[in-house]
Amino acid sequence: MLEVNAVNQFYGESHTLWDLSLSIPKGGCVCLMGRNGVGKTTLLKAVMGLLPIRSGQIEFDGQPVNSLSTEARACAGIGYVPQGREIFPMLTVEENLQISLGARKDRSRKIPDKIYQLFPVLKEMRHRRGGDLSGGQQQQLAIGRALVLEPKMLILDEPTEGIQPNIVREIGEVIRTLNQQEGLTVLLVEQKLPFARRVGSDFRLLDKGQLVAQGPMAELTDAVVKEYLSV
Ligand SMILES: Nc1ncnc2c1ncn2[C@@H]1O[C@H](COP(=O)(O)OP(=O)(O)OP(=O)(O)O)[C@@H](O)[C@H]1O
Repeated sequence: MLEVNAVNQFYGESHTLWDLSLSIPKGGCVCLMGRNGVGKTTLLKAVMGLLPIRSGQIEFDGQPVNSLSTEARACAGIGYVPQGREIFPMLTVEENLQISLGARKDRSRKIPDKIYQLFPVLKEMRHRRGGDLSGGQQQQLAIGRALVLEPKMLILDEPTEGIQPNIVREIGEVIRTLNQQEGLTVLLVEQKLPFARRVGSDFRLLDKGQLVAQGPMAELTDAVVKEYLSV
């Protein structure tokens, strides 16, 4: 569903992604892993068109997306939940969700019921300002916002960072439900190993901007963890 082919990315002179190729299959729930600073967020931003790449191709659902804007990539079916959530703190929960609806071509559409079914707390708090929500609730709102456009693939950058354990579990359940029951393809940057093992079907492991290991989650052995993930 997502094909990244020989991508090179630079911040100024600093070469960050090195001939990086990887593939995310339709229906997969893939965890992108690696130590801090190996290029995980950079890759996600490149896929979303938030950062330019110097060379290589990115294809989504059989179509090249290199020349598409970020909004066009979202409309093509890539939902993105950035690191740090980036909700609008002064707008209500409902307004935060409605803003994403603006990118839909059929503008009459309402917020899909599914969002409030997945996250009942968002329904309860729909008239509260985003900034008044807890960190975990804001993360749920950020995921809800990405789902408003009914994407084919959901990309999440460290959705459990700084969130209390009971909400981490809820977010894990929602990701599994979306993937297993609704067939949504998921690409997830995740540092917490138990969460990645519980939620992910497969892993892709980066080191210094290159893919160094990949496979089904069961093959993420202790030896691989020690070599590429332990600090
Ligand atoms: N805007 C930027 N300008 C220059 N260098 C950057 C910029 N953003 C990231 N980098 C550098 O690029 C490299 C990859 O960063 P990136 O954020 O993609 O890593 P990451 O694997 O997502 O790490 P983390 O787990 O800490 O978020 C790092 O060395 C980082 O310092």
